[in-house]
Amino acid sequence: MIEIKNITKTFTDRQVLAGIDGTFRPGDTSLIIGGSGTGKSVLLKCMIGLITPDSGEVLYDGRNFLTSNIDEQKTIRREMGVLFQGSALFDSKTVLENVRFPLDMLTEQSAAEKNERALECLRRVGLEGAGDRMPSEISGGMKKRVGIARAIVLNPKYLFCDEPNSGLDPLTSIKIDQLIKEITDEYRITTVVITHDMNSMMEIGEKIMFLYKGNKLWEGNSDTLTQSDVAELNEFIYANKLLRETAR
Ligand SMILES: Nc1ncnc2c1ncn2[C@@H]1O[C@H](COP(=O)(O)OP(=O)(O)OP(=O)(O)O)[C@@H](O)[C@H]1O
Repeated sequence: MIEIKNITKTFTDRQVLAGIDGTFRPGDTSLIIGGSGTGKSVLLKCMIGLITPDSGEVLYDGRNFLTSNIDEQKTIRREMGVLFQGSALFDSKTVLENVRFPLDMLTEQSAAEKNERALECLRRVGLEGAGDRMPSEISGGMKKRVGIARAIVLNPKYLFCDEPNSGLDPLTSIKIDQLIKEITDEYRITTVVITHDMNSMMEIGEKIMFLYKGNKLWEGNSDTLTQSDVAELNEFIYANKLLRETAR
């Protein structure tokens, strides 16, 4: 379980996060939604240690990440998998080498063990047989799958995905969402996904947090999403629906 408590962040004179609380549970795919510039990515970066918040706590199964010593932080970091926006694959490495990379960096396993584990993860995301290909030779959806395989290669307890649907067509988006949800269920991972995607909200929104100008204005799930009386949330959903309908 991940708990965040009163996370605040200001850049120069602009407050980007104004005291965010939340709980993310194992086996849940929790979504953070909201318009552009509302602080979603900054919040995610505060959670994974890429940005230090001005105040607040981030607890990983009770362990205070921000006040932990370096060794404890390393342990917690090793338990995280991250799927970055745009997949962030190394262009000069093959698909298999990309997936194996965290094992190369962080484990003492033999080459055979690392290859076997990387292949197992590639199989899990439906990419058996693609290990020798280069990132430039595969589609956007396949790149996301490689990114997911790499994110789970160290058996993470916590999985963070920043806009996993960006740049994908609707059908591929749904498949990627389903894969993230299945993996989360299967391995009981605590998964946090940033998304703008209305389909994702309806399909995998077991728990949804809505951010608006650095504040958490609403929390719920896909069943209650369209029934709130929070005007900013309704505007956001309406704009999303309109976009979807216009795109059809
Ligand atoms: N390192 C930084 N220095 C200064 N300002 C920053 C920094 N990182 C983010 N910001 C600002 O913080 C605000 C929130 O940014 P953030 O990336 O969290 O938005 P977001 O909700 O993820 O938006 P989007 O959906 O467009 O990615 C923005 O105004 C952004 O310009």
